[in-house]
Amino acid sequence: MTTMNINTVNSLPYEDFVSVFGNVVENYTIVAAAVCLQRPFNSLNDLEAAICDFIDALPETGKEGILRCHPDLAGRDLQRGTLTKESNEEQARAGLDALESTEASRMAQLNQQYKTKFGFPFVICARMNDKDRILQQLSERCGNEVELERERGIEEVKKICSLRLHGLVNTDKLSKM
Ligand SMILES: NC(=O)N[C@H]1NC(=O)NC1=O
Repeated sequence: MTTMNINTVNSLPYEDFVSVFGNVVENYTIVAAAVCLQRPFNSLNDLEAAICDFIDALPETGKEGILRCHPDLAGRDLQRGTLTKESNEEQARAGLDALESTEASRMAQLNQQYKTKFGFPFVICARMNDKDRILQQLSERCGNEVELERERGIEEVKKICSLRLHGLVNTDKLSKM
């Protein structure tokens, strides 16, 4: 999809806004549906801030719910080809679709350990990390307390969201579209 400028974002019918931005937070369309009536936004930063404010205002159960909408990294959905387009690109870019068998089993084992301990999946912005760093972070973060991991996971959700938003909206002031 080509990128659009903020004026186009502001003039989309709400159904189109929800369909364009419905996956900036993985599998969590509600966030786009919730912020669309806050338009017009002055800039992409304002749209991003509205999304972050919505997430921050959620109770702990809602934040954990957002984390549970994320697929495991190098998990079942990747193997079955059922990831969202965005997640598929992010995981492939970090090299998670081409793990050695020892890396794949270590990832699966640590993902399971993390989920058993916290009740939600390990979330990290794959585009800002490579597979080695992801494995290292996963192993390290398994040792944290649940409150910290809830926060860390949500910080990563916001990074993923920011990169996805920048893929959709052109921040060049001269852009006509
Ligand atoms: N589990 C997890 O972190 N998944 C996410 N990370 C990312 O960059 N894309 C995702 O789908």
